[in-house]
Amino acid sequence: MATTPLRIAVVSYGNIGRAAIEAVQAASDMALAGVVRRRASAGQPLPPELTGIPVVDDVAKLGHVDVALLCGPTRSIPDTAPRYLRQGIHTVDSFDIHGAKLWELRQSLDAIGKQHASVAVVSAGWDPGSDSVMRTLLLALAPRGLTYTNFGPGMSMGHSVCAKSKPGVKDALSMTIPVGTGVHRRMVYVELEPGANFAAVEQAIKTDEYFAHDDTRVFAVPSIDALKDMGHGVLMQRKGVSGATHNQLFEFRMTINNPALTAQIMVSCARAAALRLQPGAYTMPEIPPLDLLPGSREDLIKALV
Ligand SMILES: NC(=O)C1=CN([C@@H]2O[C@H](COP(=O)(O)OP(=O)(O)OC[C@H]3O[C@@H](n4cnc5c(N)ncnc54)[C@H](OP(=O)(O)O)[C@@H]3O)[C@@H](O)[C@H]2O)C=CC1
Ligand SMILES: N[C@@H](CCCC(=O)C(=O)O)C(=O)O
Repeated sequence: MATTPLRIAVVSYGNIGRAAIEAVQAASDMALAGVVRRRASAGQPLPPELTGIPVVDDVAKLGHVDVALLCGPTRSIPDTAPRYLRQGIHTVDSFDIHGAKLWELRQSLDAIGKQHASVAVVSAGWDPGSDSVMRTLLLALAPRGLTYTNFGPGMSMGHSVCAKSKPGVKDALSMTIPVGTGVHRRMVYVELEPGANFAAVEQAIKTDEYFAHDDTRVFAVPSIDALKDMGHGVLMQRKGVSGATHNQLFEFRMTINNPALTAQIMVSCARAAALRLQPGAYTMPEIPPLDLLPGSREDLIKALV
């Protein structure tokens, strides 16, 4: 049974984790149970903003938790999510490798969730995530036609995390540059560890599936901090056919702070996971939008429909 307010754990304290704490604290129907970190008990000093917040290395130390917001690197999610779901704790992640890997994750978490009476919301960010809902809706509005999702320019957290994970890279920033019609160039800036081989780093980044399909250019720079700006955005366009009528034009545009929006979407999905959805795994287009919101069905339908 879900508690009131919902008790939320933030797992991993990076850009998304930091924004997730703020979004949980801003939600009137949620309480922050605490933060789970890999090395919480290793004695390193806590960032000052975590003062007064329980920080642990095992979610069991936080008491009852309804939902774990998994804010670690995308590639850690397939290992991390099952550990929570098996304890009956619902999970929300923002896994962002589109296509077959995302589907495999959904299917594996679906089976685990059904076995352990828990819900996994998979790929709950803005892309994949809220953009996926927009693409779905646009397809229903004009079933024939073309949708182009044009990102940025802006910082992709997923691509930056991927570049940062390569041996020899101390820090990285991957900028997504829209070329048009859903095509992007990746401008990747890397701060190297002393003695690192730039050519090997460049090769490792360009051949990773995050980058392999795009025009990717890698640059060594002295400081990532000097370049970093977490703004991003999207311009989604569809031109299509409704019934037999051509030239139906649609646009969805947003300019956003990437971690703040990603975390807010995860928090809204946590509500659906704890209060509305049956055990199993769901991507965002599978969740009724009203399930993301607090409040009664009647009030929401009267106000929004
Ligand atoms: N779907 C979407 O629209 C979006 C998805 N994302 C996803 O969010 C992910 C996180 O981004 P961001 O917050 O910027 O990343 P960060 O690198 O800032 O933070 C990740 C945190 O995870 C923990 N961590 C680091 N390495 C590992 C590891 N190997 N295994 C487990 N945990 C680890 C650390 O926390 P600690 O030290 O506390 O353990 C670290 O601070 C990205 O990989 C991206 O794919 C981001 C934006 C949008
Ligand atoms: N998953 C992205 C968010 C969507 C934008 C994007 O995919 C890109 O910039 O390539 C991210 O990690 O920031």
